[in-house]
Amino acid sequence: MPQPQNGDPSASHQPPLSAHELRPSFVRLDQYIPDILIDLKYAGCDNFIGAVVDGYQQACALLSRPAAEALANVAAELRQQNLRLKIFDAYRPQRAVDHFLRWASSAEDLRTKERFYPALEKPQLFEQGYLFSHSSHSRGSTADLTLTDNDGRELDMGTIFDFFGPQSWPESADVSPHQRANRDLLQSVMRRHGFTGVREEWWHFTLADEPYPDQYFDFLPWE
Ligand SMILES: C[C@@H](N)C(=O)N[C@H](C)C(=O)O
Ligand SMILES: [Zn+2]
Repeated sequence: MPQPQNGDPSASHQPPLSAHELRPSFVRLDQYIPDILIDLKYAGCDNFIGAVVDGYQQACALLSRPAAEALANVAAELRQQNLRLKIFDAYRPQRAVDHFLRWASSAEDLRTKERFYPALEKPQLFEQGYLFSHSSHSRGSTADLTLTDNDGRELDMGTIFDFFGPQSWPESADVSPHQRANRDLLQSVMRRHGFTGVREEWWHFTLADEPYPDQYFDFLPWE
């Protein structure tokens, strides 16, 4: 079973906040950033699970207000270059992560292997840092995203979103100069506005000064 964790929820001594209490602290990205593009992959079937993920029955991209503010600054800088942000995932309820865990424990279901993790076995997705049993997304200040041109065409980053393998590492040498330039542009603009990336995924960013560093939420965005 998956071992590594992206944080230790048991370390939190604060009582969990209810969805009602959290509501003013979270904002919908489509209402906050006018030209942002939203394509929540886990609300459809074109994802590594191959099905709508628990907690994504409605496609609602939510982030903590500080993370959304920082992302708005990213979008404003990109606008000057005729570029836009496209969101693949944002706040992720813990029940979605639990769905990933159930999927990972089923050795028979290999429908998406060729497209998303051709060189890995399911347990290795956790061992190698592509999935966690507690994800920073559930803390509400992490987003998976890419860049597009003004017409919404994605810039070529060298792999599809959620391709689990070394080619997706931001620093991978296995990309063309054009793809490298696109990755560097994404990394630099996100870092300039307070986000940190991870070694394994070019699309994954967390607000460094996140407001809920120890809490893993499970409320539904539309409730
Ligand atoms: C599943 C992928 N999109 C992702 O977000 N991975 C990180 C490591 C996570 O689950 O926290
Ligand atoms: Zn992510």
